[in-house]
Formats: sequence, C-alpha cells, structure tokens
Amino acid sequence: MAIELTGLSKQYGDVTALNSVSLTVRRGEIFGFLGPNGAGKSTTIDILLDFVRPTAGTATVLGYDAQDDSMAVRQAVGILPDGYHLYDRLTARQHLEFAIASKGSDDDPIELLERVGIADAADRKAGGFSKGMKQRLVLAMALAGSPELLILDEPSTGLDPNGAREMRDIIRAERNRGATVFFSSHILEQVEAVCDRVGILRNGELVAVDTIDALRDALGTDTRLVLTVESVTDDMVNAVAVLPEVTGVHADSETRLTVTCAPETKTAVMHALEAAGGTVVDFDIEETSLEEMFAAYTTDDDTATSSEDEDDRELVAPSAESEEVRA
Ligand SMILES: Nc1ncnc2c1ncn2[C@@H]1O[C@H](COP(=O)(O)OP(=O)(O)OP(=O)(O)O)[C@@H](O)[C@H]1O
Repeated sequence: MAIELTGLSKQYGDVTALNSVSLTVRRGEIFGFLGPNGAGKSTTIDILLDFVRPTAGTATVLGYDAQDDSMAVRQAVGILPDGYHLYDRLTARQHLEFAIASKGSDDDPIELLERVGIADAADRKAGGFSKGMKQRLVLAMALAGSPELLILDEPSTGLDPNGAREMRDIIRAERNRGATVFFSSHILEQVEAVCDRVGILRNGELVAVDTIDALRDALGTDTRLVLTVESVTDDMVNAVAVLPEVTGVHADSETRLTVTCAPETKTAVMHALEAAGGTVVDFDIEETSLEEMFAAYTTDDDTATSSEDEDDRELVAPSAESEEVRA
C-alpha cells in the first residue's frame, strides 16, 4: 500500500477537521482527493507529511509511520504542500539544486524545469515569479529524485489551461514510470481525466471511495431529459411532474423543459407532454454531470435521487449553478 489511514481524526479546539478517516491508496494508482472547502483535505495531507499531528488514529506512507518515521517519508515522497515556501532571493535553478541534493539524486535541474515548462526562467529569482510559475517550480522540486509517491495539494492552483494540461501529462507520466500519485483538487474535470479512484471528504468524514464511474452509478440512474417544445405551459409541467419516476421538472425557457427521471420513464414523459398539448420538437439526454455528482455527495440536498414531496418537484438535481457547495 502507498498510503494507509486508520481511524484518523484531527480536532482543532471545537473544530473537527477529520473524523475517523480510514483509507487505503494502492501503489501505482492515481488517487484524487475531493471535498468542499474546509472538508479536511489539507489536514489529511499535512498529517501524511507530519506538518500536523493527528488527535487519534494512524497514517502510514510507503509502509513508514507518518509521525514516527517522518524523515523517511519525506525522503521517499515528492510533495507539493498547500502552504509551500519558496526563497525569494534564490533562483529556480538553486531551488532545484537544493531539492536534488536533499533527495540525494543526480537529476539535472534544467531537465526538471523543462518538464514543468519554466526552463527559460532557470536563473531568475523565485521572488519575481508569477503564482503559476511558483506552482510549477514547486512541482519540479517534488519530481526530484523520481519519488515512489507524489503527494500534491491542489497542484493545478494558479495554472493556466496549458499548465493544467501539462500537470495531467506529468501525473500520468509519473504513474507510468511506476509512481503513485495522491492529489487533492477542486477541478473535477482534471480529476476525472487522470484518476483511477477518488475519495470524497465531507465535514471531515470520508463519504465515498471508488472510481468516478462507480460513484456516478451509485447515485442512481436518473437521467436528465432536455426537451424543446413549441411552447411550455403550466399544464405540461404539471403533467410531467406527477409521473411517478420523475424527480424534477424545470422550465428553462418558454420552449425548453429539463426533466430529471428514471431512464425508462422517457417515453412516458413524451406522452404526458403531448397529452397536455405539447409538441416535442427536439430532445437531448444528459448524464449526471461531475458537478452534480460532487454536489450529491457533499450537500444535504437529495432531490437528485428521490423526492416524494410535490413541493420539491420544481427543483432540478443539485448543480454547481443552483446549489451552493457547503463546507
Ligand atoms: N491550524 C488550524 N487551526 C484551526 N482550525 C483549522 C486549522 N487548520 C485547519 N482547520 C480547520 O479544519 C477544517 C479542515 O480544513 P482543511 O484545510 O483541512 O480543509 P480543506 O479540505 O483542505 O479545504 P480547502 O479546499 O478550502 O483547502 C476547517 O474547518 C479548518 O477551518
């Protein structure tokens, strides 16, 4: 195992940052760690790196106890922590030389800077770097010594779209050479694009661990039908809303209705619309989006999965646009 957490808890005064989290990350996998702001992601990572001590439970990294063998962990792991520190007056090359020496490796600093796309700035002082350049520099330092495990806290923060793509390529390349990558992120597309499995934290508790596809499936099979009709009327909305397998109906415009329902109810929805005087001119079927999936696991709103309450029928499944993600 690359990482093993057992009953890990962290209390900051009255605040429970982590509540008995148990998790196993296997060697060779890319594992994404998700959760709303304040869910406990950085706290977990800080415990793995012994920046923070747990209140209860244990964490092992590559077989080393994260607290008792923290030096061994840091030697073996490449890290991009949340509150990293760079030396303003040292150049990128000097930062790399320091990281390479502390790993006892023989990497070429320029090669590492090339991998993260800032070789041109090798001899510039880090104090003058943009946020994204700093992020790239810390990533290059994490790659020094070809670590068995990379632990990256929000690695895409501050990166432009090219940088985010390069980050994905680097994460994949690291896994392909046999490394394990454990990273936290808010960028769901990024996570879906590279992760073998994800864990979702909510209020300090691990609420789900699986592949993204399996997490989607576990939410239920609700489908979203986007229907274009000649003109939406209240009768049509009501006729669809009372169907037993429909969990949401929303008139997006005068001609567009979004219906959340079980897949086998699609035909019944069409019939109900036509019986209420509507003519369907077009329709589209949408899968649960990543944002909806994230919201379903991390908010209390469960209208996405079921609702027997007539009053709730105006609501569509929770989405990033309509639901605030609560910490
Ligand atoms: N040093 C600290 N003192 C007091 N409370 C803290 C401290 N560090 C973290 N917390 C609290 O612990 C909880 C978890 O915070 P953490 O930084 O681990 O969340 P996160 O998931 O990384 O959030 P974000 O996505 O915003 O980075 C929060 O309620 C936070 O306020």
